[in-house]
Amino acid sequence: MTRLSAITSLYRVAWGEQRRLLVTYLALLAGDVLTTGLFGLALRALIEGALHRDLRVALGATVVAALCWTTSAVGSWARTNMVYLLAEAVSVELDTRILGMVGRLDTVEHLENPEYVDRVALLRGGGDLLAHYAWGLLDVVATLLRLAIVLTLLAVVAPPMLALALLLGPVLWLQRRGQQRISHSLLATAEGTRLADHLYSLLTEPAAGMEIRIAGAGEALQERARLTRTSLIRQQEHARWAAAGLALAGWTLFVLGYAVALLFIMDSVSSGRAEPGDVLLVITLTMNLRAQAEGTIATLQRTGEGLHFLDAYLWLNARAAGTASSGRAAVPDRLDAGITLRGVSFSYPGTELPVLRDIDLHVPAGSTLAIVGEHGAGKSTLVKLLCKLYEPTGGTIAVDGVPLADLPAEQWRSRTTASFQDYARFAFLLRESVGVGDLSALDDLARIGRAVAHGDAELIVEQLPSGLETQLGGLFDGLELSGGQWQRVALSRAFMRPTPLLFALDEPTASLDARSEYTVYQRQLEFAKRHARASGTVTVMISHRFSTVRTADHIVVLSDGRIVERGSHEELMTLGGNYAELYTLQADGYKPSPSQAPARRRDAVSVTPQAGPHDPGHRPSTDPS
Ligand SMILES: Nc1ncnc2c1ncn2[C@@H]1O[C@H](COP(=O)(O)OP(=O)(O)OP(=O)(O)O)[C@@H](O)[C@H]1O
Repeated sequence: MTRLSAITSLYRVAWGEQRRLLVTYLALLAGDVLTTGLFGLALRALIEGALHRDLRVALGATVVAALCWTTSAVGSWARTNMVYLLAEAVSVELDTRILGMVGRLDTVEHLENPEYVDRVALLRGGGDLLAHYAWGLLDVVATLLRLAIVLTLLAVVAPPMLALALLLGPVLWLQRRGQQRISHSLLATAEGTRLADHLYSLLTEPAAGMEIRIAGAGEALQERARLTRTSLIRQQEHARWAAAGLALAGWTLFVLGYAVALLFIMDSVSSGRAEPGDVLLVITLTMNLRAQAEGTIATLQRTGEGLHFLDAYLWLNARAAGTASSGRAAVPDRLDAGITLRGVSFSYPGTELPVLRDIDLHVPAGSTLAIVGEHGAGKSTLVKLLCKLYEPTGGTIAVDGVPLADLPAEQWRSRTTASFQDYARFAFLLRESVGVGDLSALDDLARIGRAVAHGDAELIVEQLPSGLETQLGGLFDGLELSGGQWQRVALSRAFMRPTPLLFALDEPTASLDARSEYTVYQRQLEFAKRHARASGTVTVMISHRFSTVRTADHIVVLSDGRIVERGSHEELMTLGGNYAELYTLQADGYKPSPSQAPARRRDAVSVTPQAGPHDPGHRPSTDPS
């Protein structure tokens, strides 16, 4: 897509949505262009009519001048309002396109790419700005036409005055340079602007409000926000001052030229080479010339800023188009062999540090894999690669022998279901918040009901005033849920897909108590078994609770991005390595030491009854310790 095709597509949208308004706007604009020269000519006729006592000419000229004035003044007011209506018609379509482009990007790598983040931040609400830019371009055409009319009349009435027009060249050039400096400073400070926005959100939105107050960090953050804003303003101020200096230099040049031109006209009148009416016409035209020049500059300024948005829009469009067609192989109906990783390594975009190294792993169809390891070992990253949210930087992942890279992301995801530790809180109706797990079933109450049951969220539905139809989210006059309740809703969402091939659970129960986690995993295992039989579904889970981990068919232990141990629970316990040590530590954590027995027993009231039958602390008979 080129700039021209992007702009013409905007006009087409306006033509489709607001045809009558568009025609009226263009008619008023054309009328305004015509009045440019007509007004000066009418004034000249008025003076000539008055001097020669020709009342008819004087009256006619007065009527034409009044009409010109009205057309220009009323037309300008009407056009300003029409632009808003026209921009609105286009901006909805544009915002939809921008969101569509973001959605078409296959992986989430771009979310960490500062270039992308800056451009998308620029385009937030950019539909409106782009739409104004498109109408601004029509103004540019109109201004150029007005300029042409003024110059033609000057050439006829007072050719030497054309020299004045030459001075407009440097004025426009200097003004443009100034505008470019402002645009560059806006892009250069985009990261700082994001930081300032982030600090503002932290200080004003509820999510961080509690922690900030308890930590007493409010004032420090306010100060940081103030310093960030001040530094941004300074950097932008510098560019704006420079632009103002350039503009001043240009206009000083023009004013000097104008003064010389006026002296020249006065000389012509006093020597009888020009009529008084000509003088008025020339003065009107030169004033008009200045007005047109200012208009051109203002329009160029606006369009210069708009160009910035247009380029960001085109950049995003090119990225979306470039990534839209990843892979052409067909996703299998069911898994027969399973998922195989060979020499997989990965570094996050923009970093050199490998987060995963040389991962060789086969997860047979229908089996459950648990990944354990210390914080930062790379567990979530591995799950994200399986979900095709990132592409490995080395090695291959194969699904029944077909490289995952060859499968269209959209199709693979339609057979993937996942719940992440940093789950989303969709402030919709509860039914929708669960239903978005499979959009095709947004109104399928039976399927949503089953998903809610699997996600252990039935009690939430029962307790909410309008059940599944309850609006969630305090910001929208809905009900605010607790962390554990939100997590159950997120988890329920993961049970929406009817025939997943990959079921990924990344700490999906971190906000739940041990008993709820146990219940959820029992239901999940039941779900996984059913799907394993029907579709060969592979379940991959990450949990720090070993009572859950031990139920998996295979367990891998990750350390610093490498697999350091693998096997079943029993095999790993026999091995006596990292896994056995961590398992034993957790099991011991649940046991009271003899000296603390009475106090611990009181604590245990809150822990032990919640623990499931497979909890390390709940089944001493199986404890290795
Ligand atoms: N988006 C990112 N960009 C750059 N580095 C990242 C990103 N996400 C994670 N990392 C880094 O990758 C490493 C592995 O992170 P990952 O989230 O996979 O660990 P984890 O084993 O799941 O940890 P946890 O148990 O704390 O969830 C960490 O060192 C982390 O700093």
